[in-house]
Amino acid sequence: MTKQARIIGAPTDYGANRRGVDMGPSAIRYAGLADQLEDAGVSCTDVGDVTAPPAETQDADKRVPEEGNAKFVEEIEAVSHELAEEVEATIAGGATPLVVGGDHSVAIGSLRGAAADADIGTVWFDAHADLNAPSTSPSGNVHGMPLAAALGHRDFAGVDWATAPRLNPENVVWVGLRSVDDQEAADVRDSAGTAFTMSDIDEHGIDEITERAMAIASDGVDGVHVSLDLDWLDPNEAPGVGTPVRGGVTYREAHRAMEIVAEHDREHDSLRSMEAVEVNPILDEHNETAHLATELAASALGKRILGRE
Ligand SMILES: NC(=[NH2+])NCCC[C@H](N)C(=O)O
Ligand SMILES: [Mn+2]
Ligand SMILES: [Mn+2]
Repeated sequence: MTKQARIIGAPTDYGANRRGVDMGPSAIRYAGLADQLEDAGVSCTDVGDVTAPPAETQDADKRVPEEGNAKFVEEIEAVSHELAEEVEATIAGGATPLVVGGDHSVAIGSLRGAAADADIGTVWFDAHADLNAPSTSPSGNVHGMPLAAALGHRDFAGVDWATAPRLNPENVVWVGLRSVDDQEAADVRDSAGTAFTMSDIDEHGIDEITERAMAIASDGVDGVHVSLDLDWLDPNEAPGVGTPVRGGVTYREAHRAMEIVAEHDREHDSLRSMEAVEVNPILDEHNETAHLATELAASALGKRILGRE
């Protein structure tokens, strides 16, 4: 059966400290996302963007953390609500949501939508663990917190929009970590999830690590949300991101990992939803990071060098 994808834009930069990532969805569309997906044999529709007024038009005070050390919480709440509904409706209609960000706080909405009607796991392809909470975050930027929110960290207690109750902590897998804050590292170690760092990729290779990640994330649940933060790649390949960290995966490793996601999905019907986030066109060079995001999404959804098998 032909895979159906629905592109959902989430043009926010509320979760990041560098403005401009809200233009990510435009840049990714301009880079030819829909065409890439059609090439992958995926039939795709673009539903446009969720509502997200630019941060510049918001009260400047909100850029400074008030209580709880998390910036723009109300704005992120509104985006998360709307996005969760889009993602949920997309899955209910039999298609695969492809959320394009936007900073990584959009994952709060994606995860909640993907977990609305099912038990899920997630594979988090990222330099960062994004497991900070308001009380532990060194920055107050919510793009460093989506996993803590989705897993129901006590700092988010009572914040109805944040938690994805059916995201199973044992099915959370990080791939490619190389920049983790001190308290966050302790929280990753104490979590029920599995963390594969860049060192693990060096030691075992991207194939083995991605295969293990998909196996763990999908074990005993209904599907996997694949979260691709473009800063997972080395900044030489993906310069257009707000929090670049040296020593990331190469272009080929990234494609290989996404191909393994697609292979796993073909065999196990495991890919429930996906997002590509943190593309910041202001920091990019000739839109190459946006273009990379389109290529990697296409690989994850089944594109092969010599066409479909
Ligand atoms: N999705 C991202 N790019 N996250 C970066 C987070 C950086 C840092 N750990 C923080 O919490 O502020
Ligand atoms: Mn990151
Ligand atoms: Mn991230």
